[in-house]
Amino acid sequence: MTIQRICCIGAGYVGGPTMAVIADRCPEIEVTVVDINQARIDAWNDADLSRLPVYEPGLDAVVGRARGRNLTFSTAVEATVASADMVFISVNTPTKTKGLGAGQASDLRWVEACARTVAKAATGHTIVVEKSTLPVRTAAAIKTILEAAQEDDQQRCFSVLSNPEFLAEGTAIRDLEAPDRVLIGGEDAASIEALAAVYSHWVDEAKILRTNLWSSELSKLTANAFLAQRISSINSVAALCEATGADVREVARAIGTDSRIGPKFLNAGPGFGGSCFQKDILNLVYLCRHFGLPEVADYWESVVALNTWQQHRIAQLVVQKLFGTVTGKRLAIFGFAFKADTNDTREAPAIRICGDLLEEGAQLAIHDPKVEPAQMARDLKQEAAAAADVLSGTGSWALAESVEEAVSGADAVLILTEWNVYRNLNWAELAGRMRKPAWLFDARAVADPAVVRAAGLTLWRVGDGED
Ligand SMILES: NC(=O)c1ccc[n+]([C@@H]2O[C@H](COP(=O)([O-])OP(=O)(O)OC[C@H]3O[C@@H](n4cnc5c(N)ncnc54)[C@H](O)[C@@H]3O)[C@@H](O)[C@H]2O)c1
Ligand SMILES: O=c1ccn([C@@H]2O[C@H](COP(=O)(O)OP(=O)(O)O[C@H]3O[C@H](CO)[C@@H](O)[C@H](O)[C@H]3O)[C@@H](O)[C@H]2O)c(=O)[nH]1
Repeated sequence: MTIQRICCIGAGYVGGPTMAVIADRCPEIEVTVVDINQARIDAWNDADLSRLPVYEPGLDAVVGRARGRNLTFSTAVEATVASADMVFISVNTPTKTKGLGAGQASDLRWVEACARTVAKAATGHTIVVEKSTLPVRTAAAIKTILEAAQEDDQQRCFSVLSNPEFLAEGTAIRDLEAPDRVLIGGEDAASIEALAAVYSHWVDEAKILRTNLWSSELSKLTANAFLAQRISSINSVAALCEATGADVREVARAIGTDSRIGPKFLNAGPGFGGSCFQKDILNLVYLCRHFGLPEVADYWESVVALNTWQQHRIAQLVVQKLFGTVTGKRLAIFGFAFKADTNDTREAPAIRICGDLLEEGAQLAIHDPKVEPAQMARDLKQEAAAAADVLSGTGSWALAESVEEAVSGADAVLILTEWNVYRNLNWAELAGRMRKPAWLFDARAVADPAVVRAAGLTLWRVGDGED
């Protein structure tokens, strides 16, 4: 079974980059990414590659090579499904906001809609691939929908695979081009091999893991739970370091050199953000309770609780250090994205921390190299004010076009995203623009402490505390 036409439903952060890399590496396969969001498809088709809807280093080059050759972006969902021999489902699976399991379970309405679209439009033999992150046993529901369609029309048949995506935003292209592993779960060996053959164009055979459906689905939730657990663990240690005079980076170095622990994912910070970690752990928590394992659910839920606490803790300590009040004080926020090298703000720590500071009456000048002010306004649930109004004390928050503009008249700077541009700033020059006494709250530990101190700023670093 050789795959000639791939359709991917969902042109988001996963569908777009993943399909661009498949098309780039497999020039003989026609890859079409479809979405119901016309504006998003238009942006993927923009002649100006700097205006793609997803910002990822290297993505523009990959799209530039494949688009118009064997990579197409379209809103013709049913027609593309009809001609495809493999359909990836890569739609959003956010946490449910109401109804059964609200606040924890994944909302599967978009996945079910895709299954029904495939059931209606597919022709011949179609391999359906779960690319979205899904609760374990979702494939059973997809299969039930597809089997009902098969009964209506015996000319068609389906098989379902699970192929979770492990890319991280900001490094998506690197992760896709050189993955640690590709995981394929399924019941039909021929379908598994058909998908493995696609990846084997550029991924070593030893890195293509085959397994059963349920293990594959559950591995994705578990991988994210383990990664997030490390961050909550190191952030809990960071708080203890601040209380005791230890330095979390020294502790991380000491424990990370134990090969059983390893050095990665031990950076203390303002808590994890992003669209995946919290959503996927809460989904795991929901599943554990559903399967009668409340102790297991409580264990994983504490990872999220610690993360929420860390975010509130950082806002609170800014208030405490600034003499217990930030009302009417100007604060410069450096970084709004949930991590560097992405324009994504979903669950960004900045949202909760800025929200708390605004609640306390602070005035924020927010700088980020990639996040649009309209996105910040949606996240903060407040329209932006003019920079001049924030300076004069009549506006709550404004976008700052530069770090210099952000710090002007500010009492403190709070670094929330580890953008490279914040690493080697001229702190002496910036301090000169601030109101004295002035603070730097470095929640990412990116600034050089010696330079910051020499500039006359009082420094607080996550996991190290105040000088
Ligand atoms: N963002 C990540 O880094 C990442 C990494 C690994 C896995 N995942 C998982 O991948 C999935 C997709 O995540 P994302 O970040 O790409 O989401 P996203 O919101 O960026 O994109 C999803 C897209 O699907 C489209 N869509 C929804 N229903 C549709 C339908 N019925 N027909 C056609 N299009 C439809 C939406 O319009 C949207 O453009 C989620 O399950 C997520 O958990 C995400
Ligand atoms: O040592 C660390 C590492 C990360 N983070 C934070 O953790 C969050 C998530 O970062 P990262 O995992 O790099 O980005 P994501 O794009 O959320 O990727 C995660 O979520 C994806 C979606 O499921 C998975 O595919 C990836 O494997 C998994 O790393 C960000 O806020 C980071 O700042 C830390 O605070 N300290």
